[in-house]
Amino acid sequence: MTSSGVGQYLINSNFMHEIASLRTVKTVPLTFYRTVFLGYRKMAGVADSYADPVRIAVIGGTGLQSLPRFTYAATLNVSTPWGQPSSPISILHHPSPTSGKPIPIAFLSRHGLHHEFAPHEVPARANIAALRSIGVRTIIAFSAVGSLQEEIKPRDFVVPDQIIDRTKGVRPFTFFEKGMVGHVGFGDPFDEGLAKVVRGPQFSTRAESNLYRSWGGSVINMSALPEAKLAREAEIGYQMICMATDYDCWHTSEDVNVEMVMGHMKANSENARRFIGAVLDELSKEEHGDLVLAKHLDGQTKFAGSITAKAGRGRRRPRSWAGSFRVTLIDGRIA
Ligand SMILES: CSC[C@H]1O[C@H](OP(=O)(O)O)[C@H](O)[C@@H]1O
Ligand SMILES: Nc1ncnc2[nH]cnc12
Repeated sequence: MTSSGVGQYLINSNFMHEIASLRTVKTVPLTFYRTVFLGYRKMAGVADSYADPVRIAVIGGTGLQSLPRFTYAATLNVSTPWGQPSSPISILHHPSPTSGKPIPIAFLSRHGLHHEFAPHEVPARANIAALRSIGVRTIIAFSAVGSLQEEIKPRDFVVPDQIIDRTKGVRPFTFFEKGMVGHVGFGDPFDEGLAKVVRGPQFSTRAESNLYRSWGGSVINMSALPEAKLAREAEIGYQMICMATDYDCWHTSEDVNVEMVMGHMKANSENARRFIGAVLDELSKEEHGDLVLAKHLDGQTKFAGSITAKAGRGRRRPRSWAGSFRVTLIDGRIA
């Protein structure tokens, strides 16, 4: 995928504890994308379990609660040690562009099936643990964002590669606790390789919006964290794809409001689905096998647990790091 533009990315929360800033973003005009066929039929009698590991997941954000016109192979209702994810996990079949074979893709709706979870309520640990437990090693996460730069216009897509966290301390943000101590690198919060292929509910004040701009921020949202950090801890490659829906409140145009965000999301939803199809096509290629399996992240958590001497290990500590990502299917069976 071709891309252009340099900037930063900001993430915002209600109490302004949260800002994420991307040092470099690639704003990608839609003309760069080829049209992909998304007219898959929905299978009748969707199963409640799935036998094969699923390596790739899409997390849908605001305005992207489902992926219509993909083939639905299964719907998994799971429970994790961190509770239930924000939505059931749909397993979709995406035909490989080379072999035509169906590639299973997990889809999860960040804010729930009906947008019932506010950004600070999203059960991010359960979401990431649930995806990891079914084999996911690559996540493409979608987000509706405010633009902090004139040149990023509503409906432009932005692929961020850096982030400033202003959610610190106000949301559960780690799997490593209770006697399972671990530390992962987060210098590059998003997955570079993937980039090549591609709390609070209140919006910011004008002063804040201008402050983030003065920091060089490109876009602002409420969702990238802790999601990206938890994915790294779970050794999952993670890339957020942002769609600009407004100019926040720093611009001379109308201040951001939900109607504006939803209007742009709706109008641009077909482009978002094409975008997802193109990314999945790319990731389905054999040459990206190692990338999709996040081989480059293997070993990130190698010292998790062992840093704590036996005497200090918590009673609730899982037997092994991998063991902590076990889930229970609420209805159906784990296959
Ligand atoms: C409805 S506007 C604010 C809302 O939109 C973004 O959601 P998401 O990142 O899940 O697409 C933003 O982060 C806020 O949660
Ligand atoms: N202006 C904005 N601030 C925070 N999150 C957003 N999501 C969409 N627009 C936003």
